[in-house]
Amino acid sequence: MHKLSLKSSKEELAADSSFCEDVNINEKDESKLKENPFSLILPRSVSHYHGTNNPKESSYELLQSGMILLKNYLTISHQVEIVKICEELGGFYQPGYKSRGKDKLHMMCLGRRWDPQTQYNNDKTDAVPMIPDKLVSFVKMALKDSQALINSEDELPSMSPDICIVNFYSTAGGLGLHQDRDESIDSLSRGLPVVSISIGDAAEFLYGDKGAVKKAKKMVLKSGDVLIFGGKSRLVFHGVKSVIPSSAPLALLKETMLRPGRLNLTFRQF
Ligand SMILES: O=C(O)CCC(=O)C(=O)O
Ligand SMILES: [Fe+2]
Repeated sequence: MHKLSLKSSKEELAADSSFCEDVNINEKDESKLKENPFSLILPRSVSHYHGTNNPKESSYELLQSGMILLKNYLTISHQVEIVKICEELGGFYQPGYKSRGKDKLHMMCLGRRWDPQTQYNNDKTDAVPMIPDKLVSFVKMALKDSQALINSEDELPSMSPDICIVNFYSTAGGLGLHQDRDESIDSLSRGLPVVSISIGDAAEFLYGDKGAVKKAKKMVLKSGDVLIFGGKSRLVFHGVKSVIPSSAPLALLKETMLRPGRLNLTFRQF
């Protein structure tokens, strides 16, 4: 099993305060949003939300070999379903990143526990729920559609997700450039893809061949987008530069009362 090297670790990323911008929620609102246990849904006492109109068209972009972005792939009702599934699963906690960013990220693991200090090396796997079938079916559908779009299963191999890391970023959250390389050597060497679903506020997302922010390419991931990186791109460096406030689809917010911020689910096969 690979261990994250210090350089590529997410630990450093969350610690990189240049990635995080200040929250634009006032103090009164913020105190209402701090609850225990953490909920994705706004407390009833918060009655306002800010969002954008939903895009209509879906499209895709092949970013590089093995890396494809399915834009506006998941419908609002799919997105609502995912928020509800995550909220029902509960179990969000604040990972132990040694950084100022740590209160800006909540995390939950499905299938297998991962954490920034021990990666997958822990004996608490039984405490983690399995990935619900509905989520597995979204992943398989996105992967199948992507393979059809690029007309290749070599460039983007199939996989059966057995791990999901769910991150919820507040609007001040971010995640430094890193590689996802804690899965098994077999999974990594076969280039089994990571499938990443974004919901809620959009994010500026960085990716590149190197861990240097200045050299990284930037794109915006919006609610309903699915990003897949496998094959030759399996070890691409990636990170979240910032979350764009008030950019979630209004229809999603109305239906779910999702709190300000961004929900991201990354699926992998160990
Ligand atoms: O939030 C994202 O888009 C990326 C999350 C990620 O890279 C991870 O969980 O490893
Ligand atoms: Fe990652």
